[in-house]
Amino acid sequence: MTLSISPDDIRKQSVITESKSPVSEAEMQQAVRTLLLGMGEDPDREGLRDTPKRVVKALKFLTSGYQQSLDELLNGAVFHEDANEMVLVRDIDLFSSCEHHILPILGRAHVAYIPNGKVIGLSKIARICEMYARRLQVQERLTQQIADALQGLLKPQGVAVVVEASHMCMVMRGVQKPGSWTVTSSMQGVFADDARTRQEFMDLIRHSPSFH
Ligand SMILES: Nc1nc2c(ncn2[C@@H]2O[C@H](COP(=O)(O)OP(=O)(O)OP(=O)(O)O)[C@@H](O)[C@H]2O)c(=O)[nH]1
Ligand SMILES: [Zn+2]
Repeated sequence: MTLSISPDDIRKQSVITESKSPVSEAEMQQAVRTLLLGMGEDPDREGLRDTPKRVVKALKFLTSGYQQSLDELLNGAVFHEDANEMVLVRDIDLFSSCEHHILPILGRAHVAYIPNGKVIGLSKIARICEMYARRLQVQERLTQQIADALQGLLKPQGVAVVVEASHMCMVMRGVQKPGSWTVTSSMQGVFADDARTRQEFMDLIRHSPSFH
């Protein structure tokens, strides 16, 4: 499916998801203290005394993507260029948090596009992945948001995103399947319409680079 999203739409979307928390840091720490009590722990023992503060700091970092916007992270790094061959950034490490259990989703993203007059700074592709990963997510939405962002920013001939990830909520608890991992993809433009282009992308994300 080809989505047509303007940079303005993307900016609006980012502003909507940028939330100013109505809860104070102290209230968040108090909630962690309550969780510790609920676990049967003594939040006043030496080892746990600073834990509420640390947990809140860690959670704020892991969800810091809510405070970011595409505009800010791009820093203007979209350039006019006549390139029209596939650009692929592979093996982008992802650390996200599942919205059902707030447990880690650990994986990798592979992101490709075929330019149509504009290219984006390569590091910005990884930064876009990070911004969406540092929010509470389901893997499908994370994958789609990365693809939609590139589509909206560059209006390329096509975008392909594959995310491969393991969900700690399926590994450490619940169904407890440590070897399982989930693959999600979003194919837009030529990657959706042309099987050969899609195949080239799939081959490129599978081959072993010669410098490894
Ligand atoms: N589609 C999708 N599901 C997810 C993702 N992360 C976690 N889940 C699933 O969300 C579902 C939540 O199901 P519930 O039955 O409400 O929760 P639960 O009792 O903790 O489920 P179990 O994990 O089966 O023990 C589970 O099947 C999880 O595996 C994700 O990124 N995408
Ligand atoms: Zn989960």
